[in-house]
Amino acid sequence: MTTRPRTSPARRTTSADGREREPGQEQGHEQGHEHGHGHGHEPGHPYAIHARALAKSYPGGTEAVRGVDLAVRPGETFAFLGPNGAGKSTTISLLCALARPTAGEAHVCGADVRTEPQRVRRTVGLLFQHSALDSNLTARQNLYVHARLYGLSRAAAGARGAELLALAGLDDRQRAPVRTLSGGMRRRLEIARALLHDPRVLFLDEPTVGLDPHARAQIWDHLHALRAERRTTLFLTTHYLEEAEHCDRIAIIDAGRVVAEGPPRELKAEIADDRLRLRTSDDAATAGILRDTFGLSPAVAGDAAVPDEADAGVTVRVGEGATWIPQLCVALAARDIAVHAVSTTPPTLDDVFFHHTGRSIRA
Ligand SMILES: Nc1ncnc2c1ncn2[C@@H]1O[C@H](COP(=O)(O)OP(=O)(O)OP(=O)(O)O)[C@@H](O)[C@H]1O
Repeated sequence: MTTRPRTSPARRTTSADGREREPGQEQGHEQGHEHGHGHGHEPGHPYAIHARALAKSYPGGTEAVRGVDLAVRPGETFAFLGPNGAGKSTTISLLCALARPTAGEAHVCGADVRTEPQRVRRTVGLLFQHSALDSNLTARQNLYVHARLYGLSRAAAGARGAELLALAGLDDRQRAPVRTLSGGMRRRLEIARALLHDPRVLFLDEPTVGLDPHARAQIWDHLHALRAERRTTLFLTTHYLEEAEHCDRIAIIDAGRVVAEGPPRELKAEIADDRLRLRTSDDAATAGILRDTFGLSPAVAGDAAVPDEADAGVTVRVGEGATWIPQLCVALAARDIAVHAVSTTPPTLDDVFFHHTGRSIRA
């Protein structure tokens, strides 16, 4: 085993012709299921989001999205995980019909993003990376104004606003000017705003960016409640690996391509790479033995290429890490190297990213 990325494809990768097995097909999610607040999907459109070979090049030649396939079922929480500039926001813009694809196709609840942009926009709610609230209006006024812009009557706008403020846990702050709300409260209000027209699919571009851990946890409670109570399909982007763990399925995107797609647990199980870390009396000599005797590719503390791995000691990625410990200890003892500590850690989503791209998502 080595630390080099394997050449085996992701279980459901984006293929060049976009004609492989549907991602998520094996999930056994219900199709066309009526639920809660009338979020049923039209028969014949089993996917909330469906994209084939979707691509977007910007003027100047940046190929931001390079042939992405997606199949998201109604009611799923789906995350797009990837480093800065991977193409996450651009994909959201394409799926919300805010930007035009240069190739490929996409449908949201059956509406074609190229030929039915208005229908797509009525179907989706969007939480932008940057706030779109009026900070001088109260929480309630923000919702009311936008509900009126969506064409709701005064009575309906008031009632809808009250319902969504309650859902966001903001009833007691409804008369507070937005500028006095915390970052997390504002984000929940923005989510409420994005839900005013009762969208079936909610896109969230970095919903927790810039928030402290407590506020991030509250946003996730709120999103889980949305999923449970309204069965809203949630499609979100994030850089936070631990947040992707909350999702039913994730796609890892790198340089405009999906490199891995599936439920987080399965993606991690698939790569079967544990991190085995040793702290010894001579880490440099240990790394040499791991390399020369066992054919492993160790990272040593201070190794800039793999910053995550090198906090302390020597780290290697191996299948079934625990089974390596006895033979490594014997080999090191034979060279008079004392082993102070050994630990093994199961794969993370960053390891999944590393496995498919050869680098850390954080690098
Ligand atoms: N309007 C634009 N014009 C030209 N290039 C753009 C435009 N928007 C994005 N890009 C480029 O397209 C690529 C993908 O950008 P995008 O914003 O989709 O990535 P991202 O994964 O959302 O990144 P981040 O996590 O930083 O938000 C980047 O190289 C970016 O510089």
